[in-house]
Amino acid sequence: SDFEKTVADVFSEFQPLSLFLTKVAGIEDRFNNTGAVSLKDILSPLMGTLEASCQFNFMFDIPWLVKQYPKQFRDKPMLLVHGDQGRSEAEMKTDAAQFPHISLCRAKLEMMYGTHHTKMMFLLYDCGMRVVIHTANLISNDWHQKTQGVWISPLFPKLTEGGNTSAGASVIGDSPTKFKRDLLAYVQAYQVVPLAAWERHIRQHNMSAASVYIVGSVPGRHSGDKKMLWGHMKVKKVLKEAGPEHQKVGSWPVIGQFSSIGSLGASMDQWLCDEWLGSLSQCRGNMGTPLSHSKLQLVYPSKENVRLCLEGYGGGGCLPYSIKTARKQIYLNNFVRQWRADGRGRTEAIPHIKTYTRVSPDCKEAAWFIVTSANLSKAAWGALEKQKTQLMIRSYEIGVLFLPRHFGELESFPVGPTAEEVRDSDNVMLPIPYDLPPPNYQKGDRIWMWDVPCVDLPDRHGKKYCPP
Ligand SMILES: O=C(O)c1cnc2c(S(=O)(=O)O)cccc2c1O
Repeated sequence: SDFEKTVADVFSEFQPLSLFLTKVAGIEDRFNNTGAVSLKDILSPLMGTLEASCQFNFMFDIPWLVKQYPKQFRDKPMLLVHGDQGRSEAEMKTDAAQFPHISLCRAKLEMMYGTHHTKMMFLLYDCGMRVVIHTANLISNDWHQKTQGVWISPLFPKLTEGGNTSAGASVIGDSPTKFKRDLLAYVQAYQVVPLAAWERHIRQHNMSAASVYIVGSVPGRHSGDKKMLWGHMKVKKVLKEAGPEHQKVGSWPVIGQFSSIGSLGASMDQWLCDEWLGSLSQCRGNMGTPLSHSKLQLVYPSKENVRLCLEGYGGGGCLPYSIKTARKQIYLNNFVRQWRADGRGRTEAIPHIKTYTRVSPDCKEAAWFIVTSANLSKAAWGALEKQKTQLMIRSYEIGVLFLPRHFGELESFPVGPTAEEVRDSDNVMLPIPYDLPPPNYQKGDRIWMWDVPCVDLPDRHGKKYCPP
C-alpha cells in the first residue's frame, strides 16, 4: 500500500522521465505518495551511499540543509555554489564556518542585475554519481507548501579506469542528447577553482543513459557559435534539429509557467513574441512562419490564486513581480492564465516551479517539456543584441528539456493529468504539474504583484496583505 513506499519505489514508478514534484504539507497523502519527493528522499541512502555533494542555489539555510542529509552523510564534503556578495556572502560564511565539511564557492556575477538562480545537486556516491536539477531554494519554506519541480538523473556509473576520460574534443560516456558535454560546458563557464574537482567527477562518469538536454544560461554576451549554447537559443537549436515536425505541432499553443516576470519591453513584439516565442515555437521543418501570439499562454498566479493558497498572502512572497514592472507591460494581461493543479492536488500550493511546454489543442499530447530555474525574463533566457549577432544573458540558470524522440521514438508525449495515471500507464506519459487547459483569470481578478496591498478580502488565515 502507499504509505510503505520508499523513495526507491517512488523513483522507479516515475521512470523514464524521472520528473517529480516536491511533497506538500497539508494535502491528501495520495498526492504526496506518488510522483513527489522531499529533499530528505533525494538525499536518502536508498538513492546511493553519499561520499560528497555540490549544491548550486540562490538561497541557503545552511543549518536546515545539513539536517536534510541522513546522519551518516552529515560529515561528507559539501560545496555550496552561490552568487551572494557583500553582507549576504559574509552571513553565508558565518553560517558555513560552524560546519568543517562545508566549503563555499561564489559564482562571478559581472553582468548588472544578474543572479545565481541555478538549482542543481551533484551527488557523488561510492558507486557512481547523480545529477539533480530542480526549482527549490535550500530553505525549508521552499519545500513546505509550494509546487516545485525536480528532475533526478539515472545513477551514472563510474567509467572503467581504462577509458581515458578526457579524449580531446569529444566526450567519453555521453548520451545522444550530449548531456555530459553540455553539463561540462556549463560547469566550466564558472571558471572557479573549487568546481574543477566536480568537473573531473563528471568526466569520470558514464552519462550515456541521460535522455534529457541541458538548457543552461551563463552571464555574458555570447556570439558566434556560442550564441546557440545557452538560453532560448539553445532551445531553438534543439527544437529545430530534433523537435517534433512542424506539420504535426506547428499550430499547437506554447505554455510558459513561472514564478516571476522581468521587464520584457514596451510591446510584445520587442522580445516576448518575436524573439522568445520565436525560439520556443521552433520545430523541425518549420519554414519560419511565426506562431500567432494568440497561441501563447502564460501561467502565473492571480491575486485570488495567492489569497486562497495554503500559505495565504504570504505565499506571494516568492512571486516577486512588482507593479513598477507590471505597468510597463499591460499587454501581458492578454496572455496570463490561472495556476490550477487539481490533478496533482496542488491548486493551493503556490507554484515556484518553472515549466515550459507545447501541448495539442485537445490537451492530450505534449510536443516537448522543460523544467528549469528560469523565470520569464530576458536576464534568464537572454536577449539578442547587435543585429541579433550576440545573446546577452545576465543570470545563471539551468533546466532540462524532454523530447519525445529520446523516450522510445515517440512523436509526442501523452499527457498524464494525474500522478496515478502516469504511474499505472504502460507507456511513457508526461506528468504535467498543472491542469490543462489553464483557466482564464476570472472577471475582477488581477495578476499577482508582491508590492500591491490586498485589503478587500482576507486570506485563509484571516489576514490582509500589506507589503512593506
Ligand atoms: O528562487 C529564486 O531563485 C528566487 C530569486 N529571487 C527571489 C526574489 S528577488 O531576489 O527577485 O527579490 C524574491 C523572492 C523570491 C525569490 C526567489 O525564489
